[in-house]
Parts: sequence; C-alpha cells; structure tokens
Amino acid sequence: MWGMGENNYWTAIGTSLGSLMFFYTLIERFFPHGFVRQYVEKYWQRILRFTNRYIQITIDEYTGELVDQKNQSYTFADAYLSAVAIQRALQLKAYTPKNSNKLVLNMVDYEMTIPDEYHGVTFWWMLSNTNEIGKPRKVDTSRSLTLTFHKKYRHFVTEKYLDHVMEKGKEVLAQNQQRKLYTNSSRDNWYKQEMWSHVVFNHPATLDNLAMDKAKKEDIMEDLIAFRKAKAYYAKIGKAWKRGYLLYGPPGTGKSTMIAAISEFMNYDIYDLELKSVRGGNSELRKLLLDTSDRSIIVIEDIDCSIALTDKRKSKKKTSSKKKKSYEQRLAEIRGDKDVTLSGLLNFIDGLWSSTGGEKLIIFTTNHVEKLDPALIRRGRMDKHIELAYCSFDGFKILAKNYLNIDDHPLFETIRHMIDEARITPADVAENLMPKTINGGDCSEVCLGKLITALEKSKEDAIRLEAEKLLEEEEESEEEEEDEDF
Ligand SMILES: Nc1ncnc2c1ncn2[C@@H]1O[C@H](COP(=O)(O)OP(=O)(O)OP(=O)(O)O)[C@@H](O)[C@H]1O
Ligand SMILES: [Mg+2]
Repeated sequence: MWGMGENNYWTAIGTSLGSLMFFYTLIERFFPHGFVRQYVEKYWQRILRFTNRYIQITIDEYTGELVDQKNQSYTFADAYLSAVAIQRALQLKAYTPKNSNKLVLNMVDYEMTIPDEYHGVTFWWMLSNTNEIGKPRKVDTSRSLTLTFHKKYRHFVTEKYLDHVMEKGKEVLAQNQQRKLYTNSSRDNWYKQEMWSHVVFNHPATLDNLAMDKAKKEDIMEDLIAFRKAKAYYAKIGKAWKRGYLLYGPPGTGKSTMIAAISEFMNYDIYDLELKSVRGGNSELRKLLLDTSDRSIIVIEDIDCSIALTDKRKSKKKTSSKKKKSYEQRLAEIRGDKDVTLSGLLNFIDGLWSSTGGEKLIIFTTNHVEKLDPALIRRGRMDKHIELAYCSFDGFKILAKNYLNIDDHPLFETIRHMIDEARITPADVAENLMPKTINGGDCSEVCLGKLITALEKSKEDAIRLEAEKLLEEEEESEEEEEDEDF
C-alpha cells in the first residue's frame, strides 16, 4: 500500500525532499519578491532535474491563450489547498466574498509552499506567479500551482491523489458558496436573456428546527445522506443521480419550510419553478430545466394548481371556459402562450432523470394528494412521499424550544392531552408561541396559555365541522329517499 512499509532508504529520500522544500520555504519568506526569488526558483528547477528523482505537475490558472478560460482544476486545487493551509499555516488572511456572509480564510501571499500529507505520503505544493519560471508571463494576473513528489508515487498521484484533491476542492467550494434561490417568474431579467433570476438564499429553517415526528425526520435525513453519497451506486445501477420527493399535507404544515431546510442540510441551490410563468409550453420548460446546475433542488409548489392534471379534466375546463374566460386566459390567448401539459411534465421528469450530470432533487408540493394523476407521482418519478401532518406533541416540543427556548413546563401535560384531537397546524402553534414583545422577559406562561386557548377553539371548530358534515349527509340521504318515494 502507498506510504506503508517504506524502508529507510525511501524515508531518507523523503526527508531530503522535505529538507529541500524547507530551504525553499525559507528563501520564499525572506525574499518574497524580486530578483533573488527568481534566481532561486530558476536553480530550484535545476536541482530537482539534476536529482532525477522528483516529478512536478503544474496546474495553470488559465488554459489556452485567453484570459477568460479559467482552468477548473486550478480552482478546485486552490480551494483544496486553502483548506490545507488553514490547518498548517502560521499566518492567514480572511475575506468575505461578494454576495456571501461567510468568512473565507486563505494563505497569505508569501506562504506559498504548502506540504500536504495523504495516506502517509507528503506532497509539496508551490504557488507561483508566473506560468513558467524565467519566461515572460502570458497574462499578468495568471498564477500556477506546482505539485512536487518523488517519482515512485507517480501512479499514486495520477490515479488517487489528484482525484482526492479535486473532489475535496469541490466540497470546499460548495461549503463556501452562498446558497441561491432561482426563480423563473421574475420579468426583471428579460433583457439579459437569462431564464432564471436569483437572489441569495438565507432562509433560517433547518431540519433540526422543523416540527415533525422524530422518527420521520430521521428517516428523511438518512435518505438524504444516502442520496448524497450514492454517486457510485447510481452509476452502477445505471440510473441518473436524481431523487424525487412529494410533500403533501394541509396548508401551514411546513412543506415550503421543509424545502428550505433540505436546501440548508444538503447545501443545494433551489430552483423554484413556476409553471404558470412558462409561456413557451413544453419546449420552454425543457430549456429551463437544462439550465439548472447540479447539486440543486427543483421545486414545483402546489403542483395540483399548476397544471391541468389529466386530459379529462382539461377537456372539461375547455368546455366551461367557452362560456366565460378570465382576464388572464384572454391575455394568454392574445400573447399566444402555450400550455405545459402533463405529458410534457412527465417527459421532463423522465428526460431529466436520464440526462447527464446529476445530484438533483426534485420536489413537488400539494395540499391535495388525492387529486394528482397517479402517473405523476408513481415511484421512480416521485421516489419518496412525505406527509406533513397536523402538529403532534413531538412537533410542539420542537417549536416550544425554538420560540420560547424551553424543554419543559407544567403546562406541557395539558397540551399533550389536547394537541392530537385539536388538529392544529404547526404554523398556528408557532403563531401562538411567538412572544408579542421582544423585551426579553419570560413569557412562556402567557404564550402556552394562548396556545391552550387556541387548542380549545380548534377542537371546538373540529367538532362543529364534524356535526355540519353529518347534518349535510343526513339531509342528502333524506332527499334521496324522498326522490325514491315519488
Ligand atoms: N413543521 C414546521 N416546523 C416549523 N415551523 C413550521 C412548520 N410548519 C409551519 N411552520 C411555520 O409556519 C409557516 C408556514 O409554513 P409553510 O409555508 O412551510 O407551510 P406550507 O405547508 O408550505 O403551507 P402551504 O400549503 O399553504 O404552502 C412557516 O413560516 C413556519 O414558520
Ligand atoms: Mg408552501
């Protein structure tokens, strides 16, 4: 195995590369710029060539002749090395990238030689400000990273180490990146020819502070973690790396909140797809979806309201619409808008599922799962169906912790007995638990009291609703009996 069982000879070689690099680092520190530095760099190359033992791989910041052809490998390696430097360097510089509120740490300019250990082998990275030592720069701003290692590690580097650097670099970049919320409904950017417009997404929801049953939440988290790690698995079984979730439940049970929480958990961007704004029909839909990036969530909210769900329902709609058309329908007619059809949507899901790239979640939400066409939500399209239900006692405890910062209270027992029957949404519970003043005093008693009143009212409402329903049913059956008598 690499880096294991090295004999003394190789250890000595390793040390000698270490000593050389140490020497080089000293020069680098004392002469960060100018002639001495260039001179040493020039001879440094000669020393390495002379020993005939070391290999160097250079990754330029830009490829080709053009400045704007940024080399992705450089970006990933640079991100990886900044993470390594944070652990080793004695001096760091901090900055906050544009559109971000995260502090990023990086190496100071003269700390340019970085040792990195992987599987017991030490590799040396050097940051250089010229493309080739001793030759004029192609582009003023271009830099390059040079990896130096002993030639016995040639295969290990090309087959394992560089992959590791690229993968980790991607991860670091994803962590530093600010999440974005894209939408296709905004007309602000029509002149830019962009299909999606975006804002930085800082929603505070997390899976931890989402009120729902513990077991259900853990199941979702496990599913997401498994999905994130499953790149090789999906490749092996020949399926694209995608997963569909259907979130259903009454209004105010946390469907939209859960999408924000999943985005936080996975660190994915959200593409909020508004089907009503897709005026160019199925072909525009296809273009929009091809324009989404990997590691993202594509969301269609209230899917039952967004699209004519079956051809039958659609034809019914058409006949009724002959009588009276809404202003929006007239407008769409004049504009020549085309509909996105159910089959178009299914094609998109299946097509997208089988397209290249990956790591995408697609989430549909609905208040009326029973209205949806079975074809739309069958497994394989929507792999996991998640019900967001009325607030349980478990859910209430999470909200009490979030809003009042309490784990227990004498009134909890009363609430435990009432909450299931009351059929109250987490949104309503949250509303009652929200302190009306923010003066910092303890208002748990008052807020829990308010909640108990709301639970009583909600229970009363539920009973009344039940009674009205029964009455209606009785009246209907009486009418039917009378009809039969005639
Ligand atoms: N399960 C929950 N956990 C924590 N907060 C919740 C939960 N459900 C609802 N809320 C609170 O209620 C508000 C409304 O919830 P949300 O918009 O997520 O509901 P929804 O299910 O998407 O409703 P709709 O069907 O009307 O879109 C949220 O801003 C959040 O503060
Ligand atoms: Mg919602």
